[in-house]
Amino acid sequence: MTVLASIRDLTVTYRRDGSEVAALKDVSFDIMAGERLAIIGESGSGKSTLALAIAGLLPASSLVGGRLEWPGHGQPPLGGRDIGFVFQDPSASLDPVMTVGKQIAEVARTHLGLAWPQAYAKARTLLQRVHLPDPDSALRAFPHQLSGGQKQRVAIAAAIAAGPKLLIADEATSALDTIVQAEIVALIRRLAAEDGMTLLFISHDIALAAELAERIAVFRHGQLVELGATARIVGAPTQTYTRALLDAHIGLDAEPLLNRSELHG
Ligand SMILES: Nc1ncnc2c1ncn2[C@@H]1O[C@H](COP(=O)(O)OP(=O)(O)OP(=O)(O)O)[C@@H](O)[C@H]1O
Repeated sequence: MTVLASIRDLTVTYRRDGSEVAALKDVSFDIMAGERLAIIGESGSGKSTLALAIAGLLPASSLVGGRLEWPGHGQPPLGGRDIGFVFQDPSASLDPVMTVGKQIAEVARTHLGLAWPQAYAKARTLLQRVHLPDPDSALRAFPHQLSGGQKQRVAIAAAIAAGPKLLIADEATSALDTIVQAEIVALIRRLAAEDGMTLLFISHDIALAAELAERIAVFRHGQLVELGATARIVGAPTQTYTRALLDAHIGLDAEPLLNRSELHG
């Protein structure tokens, strides 16, 4: 496997109201080309900051130390073209007054240089690929006419429209109910495999991350706590913090099982 991105001693500090908040501290690891890597950790652990740093989208006021290298690239990749983003809330990334078709077509026009008819044809194909029912009417729909899960499918179609090498899904399923969440995870997995994309799946949910990722990186307070193959992280974590995250899940899962056996016993 080749290295897609090499992150070394990455440190990010935000300035807020005259004080400084350290969001990432001396983070070093490699993202391998074509892998599915999950970034997990509690709220505030620095996951989104890491995603923004990788995409070159950190606010100008942040202080950045360390290095981020892309060995296979002459120039750093461009967010939106070489790196696709899917966020938690599709309503925030979709324009409420523009049709779904135009939003996806616009990405293809901007980054692939397609004329409108070709860009719309591409948008239609993408809507089929993300399994929106009736792609022709979906092209003409406005975001508010779609369900939360459908909007997230549209956001995914727009994120992959320019054929990115890296897809970053930042809590992309957190606002959805469990069944839709599983469908969206399956969709992301399929699209990444079909297009040979590297996937960075950011989540606070270690169980969900384990379903999808080949490797898991655990973050806490802006630091990389441990990184390894999913089976190793889940089966034999070396860090107490990772064990605590796993135990929290087992605890949640175990309770209904216990109640059921009490009822039937
Ligand atoms: N633009 C900003 N200005 C100042 N501080 C920020 C900014 N963005 C994030 N932070 C702070 O940096 C730290 C890391 O935040 P970050 O959003 O990266 O974590 P996270 O793990 O993605 O959390 P969440 O899951 O809640 O989004 C937090 O303490 C947060 O309050």
